[in-house]
Amino acid sequence: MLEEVETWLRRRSWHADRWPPARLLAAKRAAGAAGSVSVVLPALNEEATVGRIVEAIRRELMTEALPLVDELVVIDSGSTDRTSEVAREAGAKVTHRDEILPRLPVVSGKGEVLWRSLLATGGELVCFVDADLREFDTRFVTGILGPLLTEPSVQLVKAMYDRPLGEQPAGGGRVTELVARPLLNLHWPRLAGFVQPLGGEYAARRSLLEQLPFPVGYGVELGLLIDALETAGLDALAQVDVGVRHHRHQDGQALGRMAAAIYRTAHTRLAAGPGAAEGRFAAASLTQYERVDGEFAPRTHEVDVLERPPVRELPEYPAHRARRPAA
Ligand SMILES: O=c1ccn([C@@H]2O[C@H](COP(=O)(O)OP(=O)(O)O)[C@@H](O)[C@H]2O)c(=O)[nH]1
Ligand SMILES: O=C(O)[C@@H](COP(=O)(O)O)O[C@H]1O[C@H](CO)[C@@H](O)[C@H](O)[C@H]1O
Repeated sequence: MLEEVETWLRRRSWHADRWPPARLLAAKRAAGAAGSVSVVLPALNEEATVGRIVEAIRRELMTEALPLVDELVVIDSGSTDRTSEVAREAGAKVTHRDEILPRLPVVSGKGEVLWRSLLATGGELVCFVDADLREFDTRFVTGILGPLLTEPSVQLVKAMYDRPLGEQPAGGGRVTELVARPLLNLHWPRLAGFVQPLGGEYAARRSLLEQLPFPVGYGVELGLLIDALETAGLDALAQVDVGVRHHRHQDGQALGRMAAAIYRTAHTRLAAGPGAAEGRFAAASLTQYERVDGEFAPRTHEVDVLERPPVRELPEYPAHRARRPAA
């Protein structure tokens, strides 16, 4: 792991408990307009879960005692179920993707609706929260807002959490572990400190988000993270431990399509970004994370890079072939 990342983990990796409601409220008031908060839930057929998430945010973070969130918007991503009705009944403002920037025909994808959400919200701080979360805790929102309200130099904050898979206590984040983490460690080792680089709960300053391209599909999280690094620098990024994330899991075929979108997003940045000339193959180690005594502990493994040459290039090979004529 780069020394810069070790330093970053000490400086920019926190726990949500650092920001109790009273501290957040005081910071929001001191920030004035710069502390205005929009929470966005991208939702495609999430009628089963979107209502409880909306109710929890309204009940705990949009009250007279704690008016932390100024607007809560569900962006309907072309649902065919009752997502919009359920979200509206729970108290969210609901905007259909077709209503936003109608001159530009919509395409399907999560990134498409996150991008359009910037034209349907007004907060200077924008929080993205998936709408398929189960056992949602509003700490997911307070945790990612904390650094943005109290650390002026921070511009984007990712939630980090344990990721159970169904009844298993771990194993979730399959595309993270099999695709995104290796890609980032090998090509963008400065981002190796992120425990959940693909996590769907993150917040950022609008002033940063409005400068960044949004991959229209599932490449959006990887693209935004890489581009935020290039645009704002590592010290402007942070992560906050918010506990455990339970969500609906897609099947392997769906995750294969997700992985392809993520790889393609990385590839376009490999080809174009700084360091493209030397192929950006900058590192040969992989850092993974496990909970130890309640904290995420990094575990770095060397990635073998040695390749043996074609055997016909070996001086011993002709003699070998002479001894062993083809059968
Ligand atoms: O075309 C899409 C795909 C996904 N989503 C939403 O984006 C979030 C994350 O998507 P998903 O749960 O499919 O991803 P996973 O968590 O399984 O990786 C969820 O709220 C989805 O409803 C969306 O709005 N439009
Ligand atoms: O992290 C991952 O590997 C994937 C799949 O998670 P699971 O293996 O179903 O727990 O989930 C994330 O990836 C998507 C692409 O970035 C995000 O859009 C989702 O919000 C996030 O849940």
